[in-house]
Amino acid sequence: MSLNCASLVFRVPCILGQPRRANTTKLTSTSYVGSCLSTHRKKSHQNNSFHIFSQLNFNQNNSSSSVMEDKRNLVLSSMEPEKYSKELDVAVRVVQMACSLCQKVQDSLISKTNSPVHSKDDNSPVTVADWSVQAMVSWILSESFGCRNVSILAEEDVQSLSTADATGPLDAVVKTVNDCLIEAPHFGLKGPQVPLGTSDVLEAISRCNSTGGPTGRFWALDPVDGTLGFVRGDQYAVALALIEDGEVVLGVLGCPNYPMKKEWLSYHHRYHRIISKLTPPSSESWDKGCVIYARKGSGEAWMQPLHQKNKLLAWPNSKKPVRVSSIDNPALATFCEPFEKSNSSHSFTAGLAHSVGLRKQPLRVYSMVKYAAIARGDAEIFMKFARTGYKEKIWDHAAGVIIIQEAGGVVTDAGGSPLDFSKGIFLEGLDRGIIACAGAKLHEKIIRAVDASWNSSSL
Ligand SMILES: Nc1ncnc2c1ncn2[C@@H]1O[C@H](COP(=O)(O)O)[C@@H](OP(=O)(O)O)[C@H]1O
Repeated sequence: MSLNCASLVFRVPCILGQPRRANTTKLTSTSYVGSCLSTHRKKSHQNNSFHIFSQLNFNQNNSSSSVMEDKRNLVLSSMEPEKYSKELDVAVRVVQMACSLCQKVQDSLISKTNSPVHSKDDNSPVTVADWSVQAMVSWILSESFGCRNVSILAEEDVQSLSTADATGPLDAVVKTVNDCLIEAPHFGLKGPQVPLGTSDVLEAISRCNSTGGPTGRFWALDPVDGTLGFVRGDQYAVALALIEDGEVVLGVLGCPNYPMKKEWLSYHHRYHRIISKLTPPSSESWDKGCVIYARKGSGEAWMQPLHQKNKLLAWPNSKKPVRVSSIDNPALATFCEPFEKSNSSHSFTAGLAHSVGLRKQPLRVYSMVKYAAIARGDAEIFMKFARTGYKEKIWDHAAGVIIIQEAGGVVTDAGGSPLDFSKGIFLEGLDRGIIACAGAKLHEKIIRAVDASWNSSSL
């Protein structure tokens, strides 16, 4: 997996407070979102301005009931201004947009109409969706908060885009980004007045060149986590987290293929597609996909269904609370782990499962959907033991960790220490592996089992 800082051609400074562009003129046609926001701020409380903004800008073709619903949200949400509320609002909306973008690209991948899969320098797959989500999220965050205030650390770089082997990925990315941004008003966000050009898109991607660290504020983005699952038509996630002074303060996870019936999690998503075509639709069997989010210290995590086409995103009142499972008996617990054994040792976790008394078959799922499964109470344990030498990236964990913690669960490394998001791109100092559990009792058992088995097992 290549890092995001490789590109020099389009790289611009991205540290908070520093000028981010040598030439800002390109943005003038699209940068009115920030000025719109500040106009509203003058008239109203800062934390309310975004809701008002999104209401005013929504496409008038939508049903009046949706509009009423959003007005109600506006009143409700305006009563309780909370820290990071605007950041959370934008983050949830933009992850919803990203999910919609990914669904379209995944559909075209599966039907093989478009969107070939490319390889990065490390041979890991990358698609139009990875670059497009990164460009789109970068553009929306920059427009919503002001370019100078936004620092993003994300997985993709423009170098891999410009050197991708197949012809035309850049054109496809520009088109995909613009097709998505046109829909922004449906999500309560403002899109550009004129379509983004190639250089705007490349700049949006390359702007995500933060290197993180212990001070200041930055967003960590994995545009498509579990790209292998994505290209195989299976589970994947869009993960966005806000990190401040080394602590994750917000996490948003979009899981477009998350089945509403948890039993479906153990099937390849392809089966779900086939069955969905064969059986008559019912809200129970057909609904899938969700966005889960949490704010640090709230003691709550929330889930909302995926945004439906041509409706105004009703947020936050379409949300439901999620909570970890109360199961603490290992015999009844479900543990999940990466699908690919090259990403985590299945034999080591099988030994641990046996010694702890886990009886169920492991749930092998791609991506941070595993974190979502714990937060939703659909599984109790997540274990990942990567091969020695592999360095975990913070964008692969930040959003999931805070969501599980706020939903009542525990996440540490395999030595029982908290994950450290303050050391840059990597989870430095990670002790052996990652353990997430619904409760402290299960967590303690696993940590003890890791300790006991470590010397006698070889990964
Ligand atoms: N050899 C390796 N060991 C552990 N994790 C790896 C890995 N190679 C890639 N990964 C990470 O594992 C993620 C997929 O998670 P999972 O294995 O749980 O599905 C990948 O995310 P991307 O697909 O975003 O690159 C990547 O970050």
